[in-house]
Amino acid sequence: MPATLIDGSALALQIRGGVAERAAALTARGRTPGLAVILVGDDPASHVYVRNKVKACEAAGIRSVLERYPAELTEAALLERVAALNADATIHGILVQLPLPRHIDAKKVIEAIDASKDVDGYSVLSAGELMAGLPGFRPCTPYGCMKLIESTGVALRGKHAVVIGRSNTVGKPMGLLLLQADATVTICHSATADLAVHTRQADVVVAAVGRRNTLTADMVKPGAIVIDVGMNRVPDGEPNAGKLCGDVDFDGVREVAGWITPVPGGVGPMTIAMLLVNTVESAERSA
Ligand SMILES: Nc1nc2c(c(=O)[nH]1)N[C@@H](CN(C=O)c1ccc(C(=O)N[C@@H](CCC(=O)O)C(=O)O)cc1)CN2
Ligand SMILES: [Mg+2]
Repeated sequence: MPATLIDGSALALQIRGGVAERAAALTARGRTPGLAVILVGDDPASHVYVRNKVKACEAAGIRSVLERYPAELTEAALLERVAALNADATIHGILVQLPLPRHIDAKKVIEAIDASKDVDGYSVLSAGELMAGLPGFRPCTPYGCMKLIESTGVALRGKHAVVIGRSNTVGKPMGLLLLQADATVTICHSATADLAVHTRQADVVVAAVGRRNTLTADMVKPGAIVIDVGMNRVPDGEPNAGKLCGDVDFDGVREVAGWITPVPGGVGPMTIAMLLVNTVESAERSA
């Protein structure tokens, strides 16, 4: 029997509905949640993501303030804007869309965001809070992956989870969130000697490497939960050239796995939903 599809678009809508209720309650008390979105440069994909974030805020009753700057914006000017937004009591979340132009030190900018407004969960302090199991903002993509796994109804306690990829924004926080849920966690990466040895033992696989067909059917334990974080394009000269695809060979793996997320319509929409969750949470904390 092919795997059950985990519908990230549907789950994201449901979560956004919950956010709308919480935002309405705050608005009724004169505390409308506010999110500042900073976009520097003209990366076309970033423009799409930012537009989708702004639209999602509107639909949930979160006030969004979009600040768009040319690619030539200086690092000093951007840091000044962040400082101003830190001081603005009507703003509960500050998001700087990544990637930033190369002349700007993204780490410096992220660290300049007040920790109480770091709704992307990218700062060193947020990472430390996650590691220590303290309340704080969880990075939106791994947080969304946890919700997708939870939606299967499978309890993570005692399960073996394999994360492929060790980025600071997805792989590492994903490992920590799975650990917090009492899974036994293996993090694999580009220097892992034999990836399949690990993934074949996994009850849960989260693929976050940015390379298509990283996980194929022969690498998956029957019945496993497979979460695909990848966003790649099928190269020219192949069937479906230009089409968006993940890190998982979807057609093959779906014949073996128990549950699987599609690309698009899996993790992506959840990233935006969890950003709204973090923003409303931030507004509730400050109320
Ligand atoms: N400051 C941030 N920058 C970036 C983040 C982030 O969380 N914070 N993540 C990514 C981009 N991203 C959100 O910003 C994002 C990427 C993709 C999607 C999404 O919904 N994808 C769709 C497919 C879209 C398509 O067709 O191209 C899907 O998977 O269904 C949402 C958010 C990097 N930068
Ligand atoms: Mg993300």
